[in-house]
Amino acid sequence: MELLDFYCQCENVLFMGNKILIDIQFKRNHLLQNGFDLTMSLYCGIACRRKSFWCFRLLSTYVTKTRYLFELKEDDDACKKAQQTGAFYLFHSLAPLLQKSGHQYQAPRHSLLELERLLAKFGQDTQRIEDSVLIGCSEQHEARFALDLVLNSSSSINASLQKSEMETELKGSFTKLRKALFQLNTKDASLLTTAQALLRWHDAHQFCSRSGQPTKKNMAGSKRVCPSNKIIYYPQMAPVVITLVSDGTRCLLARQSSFPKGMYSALAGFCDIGESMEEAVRREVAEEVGLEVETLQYSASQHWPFPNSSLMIACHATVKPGQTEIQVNLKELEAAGWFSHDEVATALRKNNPYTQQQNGTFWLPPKLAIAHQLIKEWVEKPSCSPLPA
Ligand SMILES: NC(=O)c1ccc[n+]([C@@H]2O[C@H](COP(=O)([O-])OP(=O)(O)OC[C@H]3O[C@@H](n4cnc5c(N)ncnc54)[C@H](O)[C@@H]3O)[C@@H](O)[C@H]2O)c1
Ligand SMILES: [Mg+2]
Repeated sequence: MELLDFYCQCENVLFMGNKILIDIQFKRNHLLQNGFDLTMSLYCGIACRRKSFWCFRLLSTYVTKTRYLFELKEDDDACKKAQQTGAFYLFHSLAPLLQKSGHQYQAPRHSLLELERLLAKFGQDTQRIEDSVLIGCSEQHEARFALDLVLNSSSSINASLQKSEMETELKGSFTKLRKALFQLNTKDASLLTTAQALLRWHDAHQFCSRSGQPTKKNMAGSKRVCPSNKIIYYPQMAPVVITLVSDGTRCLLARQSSFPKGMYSALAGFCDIGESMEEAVRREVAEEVGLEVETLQYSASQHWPFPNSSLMIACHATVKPGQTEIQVNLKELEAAGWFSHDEVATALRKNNPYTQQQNGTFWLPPKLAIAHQLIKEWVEKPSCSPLPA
């Protein structure tokens, strides 16, 4: 980073462990002479004044990146400035622009200059760039944004007519995220699911639910404010528990009629208001398959964009070996059953939904879904000892 170079060149700096002491007068002069941007330097370290010294603590790349993103969310001017060096992912009615290469999809990024040129070509005002949302940044602090070319656009009817022309110009196609998600690399998949969730939230929260007035998005898109009563709206996710139930030797998998043919997954359900994660797991398992959870253990969590933003909280649970008779709630599930370790391990090994959907055999959710991780964990360590529920 620039700041580290600056320290290395600077004779008046004392290194003390991971702290750097620098004379305040020298710093001010040096900054002026070299046209250094003080706010920029703060991304790399924390500064605090100690008597006649400034004390800098260097921060890790992850921390500086996090602090930078926080600043962009809080400060509209900083965010607008970040757009100049940032990169934009494009969407059309929540479908991301993708380019196909072989079996994989790639998500192209556009600079601000390219975006301005494209908007002019599509007959849209460059003011539309203010509808974009911040979705992350690179290690080099290059901010990433997403913009939907149709949503929130006053010229939406024209824009929707031009979709195919836009695709030709952009050398890609606007592809349903559900279709493309499992053929994207993990980084793109994560950015695009965040982007889609945030763009959808803004589209659905244009008005204040108290005053009925239009709400205004901040530059980063991390909130919306009602100008008349100052109520602030933040993007929300619904907590969902997803549980892999085991009886010690087998695990319980289920399918809904809406799942692709042959796919079985762990039990999932939205948390009710006022419930803890543990209560939601016990209730969902009882509701969906009529079993009582004896022990449970948290595994991991995942943001899931479909159909709206959810925070998937994944757990392993056990039921008593003598109490394993399933009563499927047919209002919620099409089928559920116990599967042996061998059956699940075999399905996991040859897990390729694209071929299995065709031959109709039992198959499991793809790698990117947390259900897959949960099932894989159980296959690798079926006898993990969870806590009492
Ligand atoms: N990422 C994964 O691996 C994975 C795996 C399985 C399910 N999921 C997701 O988990 C979610 C929940 O699973 P489910 O469908 O079995 O839930 P569920 O068992 O709670 O049943 C869905 C029903 O719950 C009600 N409901 C209560 N609160 C709701 C809310 N906030 N939003 C929508 N409906 C609500 C509705 O009546 C809805 O029909 C689904 O959206 C699914 O996409 C993700
Ligand atoms: Mg369910």
